[in-house]
Amino acid sequence: MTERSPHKQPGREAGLLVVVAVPAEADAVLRGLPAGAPAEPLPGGLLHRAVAADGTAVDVLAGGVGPAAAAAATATALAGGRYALVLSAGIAGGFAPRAPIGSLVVADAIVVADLGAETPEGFADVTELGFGTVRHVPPPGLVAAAAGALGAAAGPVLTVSTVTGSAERAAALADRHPGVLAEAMEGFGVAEAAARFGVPAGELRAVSNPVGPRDRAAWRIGEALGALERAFAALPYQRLLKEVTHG
Ligand SMILES: O=C(O)c1cccc(C(=O)CC[C@H]2O[C@@H](n3cnc4c(=O)[nH]cnc43)[C@H](O)[C@@H]2O)c1
Repeated sequence: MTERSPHKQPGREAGLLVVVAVPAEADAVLRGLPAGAPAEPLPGGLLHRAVAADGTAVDVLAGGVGPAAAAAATATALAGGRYALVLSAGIAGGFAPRAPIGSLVVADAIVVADLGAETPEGFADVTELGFGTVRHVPPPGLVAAAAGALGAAAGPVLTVSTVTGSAERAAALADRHPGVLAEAMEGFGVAEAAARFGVPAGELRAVSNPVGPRDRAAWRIGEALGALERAFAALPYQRLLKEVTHG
């Protein structure tokens, strides 16, 4: 991090980086924040700079769909910016009955669900296979503060590379991940990149659809984006930063 960094503004503390997948999610997050500035292009996507009501600098990056795009985008932002915290955010599929459409979920574990191998005994994740990790655990104080302020459920959120499209797959994921609340496609990528920079990471999702048999017409993306906007208007930003900087 140097003064030559292409997207660092002198004198501006960028406390929080929010990584979403698509521009519609970035717009929803930014609608929840009172002040913004023009977006800057980064190699990882468009970086929007905003300020929360309590003065916290919040940068919002639309980094693309899927864990690889999310990891790459997050790394480009973290390489040049000063962030105390990274949040993966956006819409998600919710596991019934714990995460209904329109509800908010905060990850107490960010778990990649399909990184591993099929074996005669069933799926084995990469940790069981002896390399890598499949789980990042956000700071508990961060999870409690965010979930408490938003009235959100807290629990595991899965990252998948393929949207679940059957009751069988939904049941298999729920069996393998007790208490799972939601699945989305970016959280683990964001958390992997953040871990490499030593920056704490969390995940906040608004549920747009149930996890289960494919029914694209049943997705309530507008409702979820509305919930996302309200969440980013209500988050206690200074408290979140305090949780990750002072414990
Ligand atoms: O309908 C499809 O064929 C399809 C294939 C790939 C991606 C999509 C998306 O619209 C996902 C975009 C975005 O939304 C998140 N998301 C929302 N619901 C789910 C879900 O049930 N499972 C996984 N991801 C979901 C995800 O994080 C993506 O960024 C549609």
